Amino acid sequence: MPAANAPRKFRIRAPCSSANIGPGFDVLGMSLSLYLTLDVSVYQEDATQAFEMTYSGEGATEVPLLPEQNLITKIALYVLSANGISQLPQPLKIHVHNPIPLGRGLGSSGAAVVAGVLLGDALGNLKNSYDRLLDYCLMIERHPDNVAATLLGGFVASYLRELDPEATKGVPESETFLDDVVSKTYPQPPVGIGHYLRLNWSKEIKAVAIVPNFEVATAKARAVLPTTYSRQDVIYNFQRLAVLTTALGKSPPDADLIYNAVQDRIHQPYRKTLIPGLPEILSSITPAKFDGLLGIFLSGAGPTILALATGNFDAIAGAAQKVFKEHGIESWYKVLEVTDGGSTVEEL
Ligand SMILES: Nc1ncnc2c1ncn2[C@@H]1O[C@H](COP(=O)(O)OP(=O)(O)OP(=O)(O)O)[C@@H](O)[C@H]1O
Ligand SMILES: N[C@@H](CCO)C(=O)O
Repeated sequence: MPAANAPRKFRIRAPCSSANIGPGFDVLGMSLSLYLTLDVSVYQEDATQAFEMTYSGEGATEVPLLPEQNLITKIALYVLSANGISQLPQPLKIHVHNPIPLGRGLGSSGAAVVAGVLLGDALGNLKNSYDRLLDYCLMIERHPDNVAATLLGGFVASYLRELDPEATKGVPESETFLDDVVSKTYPQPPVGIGHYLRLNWSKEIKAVAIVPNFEVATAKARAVLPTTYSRQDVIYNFQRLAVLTTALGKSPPDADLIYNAVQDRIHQPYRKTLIPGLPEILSSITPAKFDGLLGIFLSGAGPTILALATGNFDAIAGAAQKVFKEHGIESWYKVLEVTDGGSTVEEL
């Protein structure tokens, strides 16, 4: 039995994610085995400081640690405010450990959003369902692919419900949503914004993430995309997307089917201007040259490259790293698993 004055301690874990998976722009996402972790202690009485946040890992030198500035605590404040609670409980200590590189296409912001929503829910003892938590996430990151995969886990297809203009009256755009969070009162998000389906994933398929050492902000990578597309290009992506959703759950995986199904004409061709070496990497690393390779594409908004493969991971990653190097870019890689589960809150 914990002592009467013992702090309440809990741990939040949120996996990183890769979105799009080739043709599924803003539709497909998968959670990967690299976890943002929050260790939270809520004290009953006296502590030296009312609020203390410490941080280790990726972003340690740049992420602000004040509650009204840090993305995770701002989101927790939003969730609490929407439920009639105006501040974080105090004294409160949070240690963040983040192995997810920022701005690289591995859903660092999606993991921070989900962790923040779970933090607000846990601190307010709100006990929202995961479906309802997704509504909160989608008020902040308004494309569902990363947050749905991170929250729910696995290989996930999702779409957003068209929002009733009445229900969103006075709700700011996502960029300004969290501005001045401490002094605002937020409405509850509309119910059932996000719809999703967890798709089968064949366990023998691993994800090799090749991460170059420069950032591409998602907002910038979205700004280079056209506002309209030709019928030909839309059909090209629809055809591949429909096949891909099932092909990645089949065992043994069919390399020829998957490699062709991850081709895309909606986002990658436009993002090559932001990612030196992208066209060479995508065209030169093929199943014909690398046994075990199933498909290769930009992870989320980039610049990380994701290769799906059943083996030969070092050779595949090495080939992509070589192209980056020819463009003067250093990189690292990691072989990741698609996780079964999503984000969790564990009372300690
Ligand atoms: N752990 C974190 N704590 C606080 N802020 C974070 C954290 N992780 C990400 N962020 C914020 O999110 C920004 C990165 O988000 P962005 O959407 O540009 O890239 P990404 O999520 O890593 O990539 P993608 O959306 O393509 O998968 C960071 O610059 C930072 O402002
Ligand atoms: N679908 C999003 C994922 C990145 O957050 C994009 O490609 O812009």
